[in-house]
Amino acid sequence: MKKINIAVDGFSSCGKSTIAKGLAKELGYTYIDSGAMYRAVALFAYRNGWMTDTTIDEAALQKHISEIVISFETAPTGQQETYLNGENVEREIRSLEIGNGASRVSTLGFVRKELVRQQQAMGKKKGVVMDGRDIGTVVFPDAELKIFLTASPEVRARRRFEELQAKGTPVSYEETLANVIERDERDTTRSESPLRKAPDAIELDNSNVTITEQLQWAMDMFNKITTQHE
Ligand SMILES: Nc1ncnc2c1ncn2[C@@H]1O[C@H](COP(=O)(O)OP(=O)(O)O)[C@@H](O)[C@H]1O
Ligand SMILES: Nc1ccn([C@@H]2O[C@H](COP(=O)(O)OP(=O)(O)O)[C@@H](O)[C@H]2O)c(=O)n1
Repeated sequence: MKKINIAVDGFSSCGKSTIAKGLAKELGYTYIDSGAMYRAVALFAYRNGWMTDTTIDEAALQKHISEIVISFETAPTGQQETYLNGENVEREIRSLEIGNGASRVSTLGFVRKELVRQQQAMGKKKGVVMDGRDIGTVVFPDAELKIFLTASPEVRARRRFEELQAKGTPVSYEETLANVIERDERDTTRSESPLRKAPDAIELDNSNVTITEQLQWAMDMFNKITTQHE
């Protein structure tokens, strides 16, 4: 069957990567975590001293943006891991600090331009499931299937908090909720590619939907769309 591209967008911590990875596994497609790419840029900027919790040296980051090479590799556990210039940074990029840094660097036009260029190249041959904020609107506006996920901020913060706790990261639920709310606000109000539901995206509020049910729902949507395209 002819492969398609699938865009999964939505708010922070609502299950985008869970549904995207599930679809990729079922379909034999490639999963790409575009958020990990923004997180890697933030880590790069922090490490080089071009970013603090309150400032960004935009000129320095812009000058060095082409030195950032981001790739993904599958670990023996089957987990996909993010590499920054050849170094496995998967664990480091998942902190709340780097999540917030990602949301801050993602407001910069030159950062988005470079990452969107790389993401579009990854989707050229189709067969890609990519999750993020602007996949259905900017990266793959022609994606045959677009999913937009939502859930209440409290539900999302609880999920992320439990995930970080399981990894042994010392955070509180309140900090996690504040991080989710701050990023939602910045991601939806920035001038460069703000988080929006594409007009042709199918929305799912998964506040009361299990992981198994949401994957089944997504597979049903995939089957419906691909039958229409045949
Ligand atoms: N429908 C769901 N119900 C409960 N927990 C979920 C659901 N979908 C995802 N999760 C969990 O929520 C957390 C965040 O999911 P993730 O896919 O990483 O979100 P995102 O990619 O949107 O940030 C993970 O721990 C994941 O297992
Ligand atoms: N396509 C994308 C993906 C992420 N991002 C930014 O990167 C940040 C981190 O994205 P993420 O997908 O890893 O975040 P979570 O939803 O996993 O918490 C977001 O808060 C966005 O600001 C973006 O602007 N565009």
